[in-house]
Amino acid sequence: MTDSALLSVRDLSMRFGGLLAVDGVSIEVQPREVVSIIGPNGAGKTTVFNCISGFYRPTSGEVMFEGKAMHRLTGFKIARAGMVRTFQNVRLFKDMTVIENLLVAQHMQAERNLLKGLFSTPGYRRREREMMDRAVHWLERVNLIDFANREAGNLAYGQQRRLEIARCMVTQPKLLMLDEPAAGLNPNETRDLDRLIVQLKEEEGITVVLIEHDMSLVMGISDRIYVVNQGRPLADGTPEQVRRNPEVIKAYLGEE
Ligand SMILES: Nc1ncnc2c1ncn2[C@@H]1O[C@H](COP(=O)(O)OP(=O)(O)OP(=O)(O)O)[C@@H](O)[C@H]1O
Repeated sequence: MTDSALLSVRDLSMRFGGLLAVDGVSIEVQPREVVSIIGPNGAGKTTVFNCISGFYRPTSGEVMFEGKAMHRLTGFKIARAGMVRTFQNVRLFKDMTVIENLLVAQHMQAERNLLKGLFSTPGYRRREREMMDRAVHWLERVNLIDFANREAGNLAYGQQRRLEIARCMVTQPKLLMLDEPAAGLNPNETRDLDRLIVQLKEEEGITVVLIEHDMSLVMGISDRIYVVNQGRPLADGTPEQVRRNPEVIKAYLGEE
């Protein structure tokens, strides 16, 4: 691991019974990079994400974030450390309003002192105001401010995906993990997503790791790409290097 890496995944493996779904994957992510993980269906990409974000405990290997071991921590603690994620299937509180989703996310993340909340101390009230300000800020950034009081479940699909990103961002992460963020989006929505990810990196200093099948999105926004095939690392490099790699073309891009 280089000293400067924000996330360093070393020799990660995950076994489900007789199936070695991930076999010796290593990934290194520098601050403010956009890094994509690609590979054919069933290659093990989501399993890698689940191991990094604490949803699975890897069979072997290490996940280091800011130099600290994450691979034995719960998902909650990993999120608190500053690594948050979205899911392939949107997971919002659909009966709550858009803004409530953003407030709940921050409450779940915050260090809570119940007594302070009960007596509504000035410090508690200030933090509540800050949470509301952050929620409004991110609703503006993802273009959902006009929908703040709408039930999240009533939003269009593309809007729900943007709300998911806002819900991650209000918790002020250092690293955002997006699992197939363009799935189900129309071309205009994909273009907005492309712009949003670039802005997150350039304006907010956020590091982004994503799994994605939309190759034009991946090639356009990634600083580096890791290719996984049948659970094993196949190649990594810049979009140009990966695009030209004969192994990758054979295993994956050739299918396009
Ligand atoms: N909880 C689980 N139990 C058993 N097998 C699993 C589990 N999760 C994933 N797998 C298997 O592990 C392999 C890798 O799956 P994974 O979902 O990580 O692939 P993927 O690259 O994300 O695929 P896709 O692009 O289709 O989302 C598959 O064979 C899958 O069936």
